[in-house]
Amino acid sequence: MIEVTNLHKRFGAVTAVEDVSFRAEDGVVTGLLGPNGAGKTTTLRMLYTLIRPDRGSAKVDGLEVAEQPLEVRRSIGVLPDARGLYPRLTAHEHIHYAGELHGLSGATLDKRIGELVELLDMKEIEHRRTEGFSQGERMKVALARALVHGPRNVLLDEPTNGLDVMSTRAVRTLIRRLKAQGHCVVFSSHVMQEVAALCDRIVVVAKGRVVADGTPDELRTRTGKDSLEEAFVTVIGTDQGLMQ
Ligand SMILES: Nc1ncnc2c1ncn2[C@@H]1O[C@H](COP(=O)(O)OP(=O)(O)OP(=O)(O)O)[C@@H](O)[C@H]1O
Repeated sequence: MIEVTNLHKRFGAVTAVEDVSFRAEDGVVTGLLGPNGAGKTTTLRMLYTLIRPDRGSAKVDGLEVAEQPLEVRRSIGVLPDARGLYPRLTAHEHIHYAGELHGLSGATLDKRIGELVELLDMKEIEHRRTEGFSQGERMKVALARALVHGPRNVLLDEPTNGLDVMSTRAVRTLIRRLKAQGHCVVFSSHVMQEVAALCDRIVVVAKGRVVADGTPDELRTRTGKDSLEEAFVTVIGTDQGLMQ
C-alpha cells in the first residue's frame, strides 16, 4: 500500500509537486493522470526513492521512503520514465541481472524469468541483445526487470507510451493480472483513455496539485458529467495534453 501526504518538491524556481496527497491500496489500480509537466514523474521518483521530497510524507507498506529507502526498494518494482537498457546485454541477461540484484539465484530465478518471458510474450527476443530493440520490445524488458522479484507494489511511469495496439493490450493484461494477484499498482499517464480503461481509482494532477481523486463513478458524479472524458476536462479546466 502507498500513502502520500502533503508531498512537496521544488527544482529551483519550479514547484513540480505541491501538497500532493493520495492513497493507493493493494489489489487496486491507481492512475495518476495529468497533462505534461503536471508533476507525475516527480511524484513517482520520490516514491521510488530516486529523489527526496522537500516536505511531506510518502510511505510504502508503512515505510517512509526518505528514511528507509533500502527497505522500500525491496518492496517496489519500478518502470522508470527512462527505460535505460544495456545494449550489449540480452533481454534474458537484463532480467537475470535484476533478479540477482534482488538476491534471487539458481532455479528460483530461472523459473521466474521463464514465467515473465511467457507472460510478456518475449520468447523470440529473449536471447537477443537489446541493441536495436523496438520501443515495445524495450518496454517488455524493462517491465520484466521491474517485476522479477515479485514486488508487492508496482510503480509504472507511462507504461504504454509509444506502444502499438498489441503491446498496449499486453501491458493492460499484465496490469489487470497484477491487480488480481493483490498487488498495489500505481501508473502515470497523460492519456485519459488509458487511465479510464484500467483504473479503479484516479488521481488527477495539474500544475503539481491534486485536483480530483476518486473512482471513475465518483468523478462523474462530482462533476455532474456522464462521460469520464468530460469529467476530466471539467476538473482540469482544459483537455490540452490529455488526448492521444
Ligand atoms: N530535475 C528537474 N529540474 C528542473 N525541473 C524539473 C526537474 N524535474 C522536473 N522538473 C519540472 O517539474 C515539473 C513537473 O515535471 P514532471 O516530469 O514531474 O511532470 P509529468 O507530469 O511527469 O510530465 P510528463 O507527462 O511530461 O512526463 C515540470 O515543470 C518540469 O519541467
